[in-house]
Amino acid sequence: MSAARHVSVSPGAAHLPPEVLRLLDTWLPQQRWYPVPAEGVTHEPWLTVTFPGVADVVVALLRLAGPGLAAGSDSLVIQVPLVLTPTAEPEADTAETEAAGLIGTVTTASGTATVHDGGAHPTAWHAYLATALPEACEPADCAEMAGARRISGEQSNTSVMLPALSAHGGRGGMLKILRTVALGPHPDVVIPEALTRAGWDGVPRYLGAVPLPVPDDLDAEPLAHLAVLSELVTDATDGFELACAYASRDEDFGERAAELGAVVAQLHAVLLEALGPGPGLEPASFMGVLRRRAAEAFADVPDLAPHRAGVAALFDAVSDRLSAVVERTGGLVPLQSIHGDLHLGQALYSPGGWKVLDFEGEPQRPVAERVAPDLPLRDVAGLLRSLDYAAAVGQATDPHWAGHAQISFLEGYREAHEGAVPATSGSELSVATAELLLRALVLDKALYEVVYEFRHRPAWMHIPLTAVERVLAS
Ligand SMILES: Nc1ncnc2c1ncn2[C@@H]1O[C@H](COP(=O)(O)OP(=O)(O)O)[C@@H](O)[C@H]1O
Ligand SMILES: O=P(O)(O)O[C@H]1O[C@H](CO)[C@@H](O[C@H]2O[C@H](CO)[C@@H](O)[C@H](O)[C@H]2O)[C@H](O)[C@H]1O
Repeated sequence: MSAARHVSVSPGAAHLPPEVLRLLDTWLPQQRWYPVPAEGVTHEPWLTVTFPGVADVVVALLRLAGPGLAAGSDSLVIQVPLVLTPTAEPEADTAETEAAGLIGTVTTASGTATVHDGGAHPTAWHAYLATALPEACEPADCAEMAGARRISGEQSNTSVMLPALSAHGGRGGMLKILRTVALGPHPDVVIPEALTRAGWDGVPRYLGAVPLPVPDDLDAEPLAHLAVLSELVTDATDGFELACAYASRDEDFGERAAELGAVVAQLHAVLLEALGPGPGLEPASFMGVLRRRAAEAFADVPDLAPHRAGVAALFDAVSDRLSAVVERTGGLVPLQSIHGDLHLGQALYSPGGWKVLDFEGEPQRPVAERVAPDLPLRDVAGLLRSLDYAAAVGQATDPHWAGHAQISFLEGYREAHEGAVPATSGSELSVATAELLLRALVLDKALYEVVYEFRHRPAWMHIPLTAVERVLAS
């Protein structure tokens, strides 16, 4: 691993003419990674980043402002890397130029320039790579960049596969440009780095990151992280695609699910060891967060209205149980660092077994909430939900496909967990309490998913909505 080279940071829209910002106002809301519904949202330049020795790459960090969005230091910030190339002729807007990331052409007092999305442009990829891993490649056309390509799909960020990256004995790399910039050290950097340092091979090896330094104080903890670089997992299958393929054939996913359960248990054990335990769970604040998330979901999605009373009743039952447990054990329901947004799409099945990815947490949650120590059961709930999605999307005709995979996953987790985490006197939850908590966390996740689908994939909203009904009926 190497020390990162520093980027330069300027306030506001330095290096970015107003014409470019106007172009972004229409282009940004059309991007899959744009984090909020666009209506009434404005983009206010916060900082501009440039890379040493790279003239044409400018990264705009834009604060989103508008109805319903937090303001000031809590506001959402998005990262928009741009490649500005002086040109004599405006470039034609065709499918080909769009695939190459052309956003448009602007003419300013200093001339005409094409504006490309840096997330789709090798010049910008190289700037990030050379910052995260200074010794990896110097010239922009270095061999390490051969075959570089952006991966497609439903991503919250922009990931670029670097199949030829061989630094640190690696067999390729994956550069992830973080689209929503979270203030503070980013969990997708801190956690894989800690797990890699601990020697755990259940994550792609961490190789480096691009920090956003505090202007004028390069020794201070970074303001944020802009990108992270990890080793490429080769011959891997996306866990969700794998599970959907099994579901479409009604093929038993039990063995794969149990293996994944064991890996998640190891993940929790290594995280506990590497980052230490958090404070004990405090029922009032824990339930307060669950209730606030539910209230936000009800406010966002009208279809949830019939479930308001059922959700409140379940959360009341959990609250009473937790208070009783905490009173009895003196507050020993342990919290720790967890993944936070675990689903099958965050797991790759490779010849070396399951690898867990993407420690960013739920991208729609405030960062402080995402990095706070939490219950490992939250990750378990995430995967149970995901197996339910796989059954629905893969159109399993066997009505027990999801249930069977979920039980196998839980068994794999329980068996490995018992071996991996030493039982601390008084810290273990009774089976009944764990089950009730898990139900509440599955409900919390399903409510989050209803909002996610409402915003991004309305045709899939029935999947989590049915889950909400099922949890409340059980
Ligand atoms: N180190 C890696 N090796 C191979 N594939 C990876 C690696 N990291 C990510 N991927 C692939 O890229 C996809 C997106 O990565 P992820 O970190 O989940 O980004 P996002 O936060 O944008 O969803 C993953 O689903 C996986 O298919
Ligand atoms: O991977 P991201 O960090 O971008 O996570 C977001 O998008 C996910 C979908 O891509 C979403 O996951 C939901 O859909 C999955 C199937 O596509 C399913 O396996 C998950 O269980 C379900 O939650 C995730 O919630 C969201 O945060």
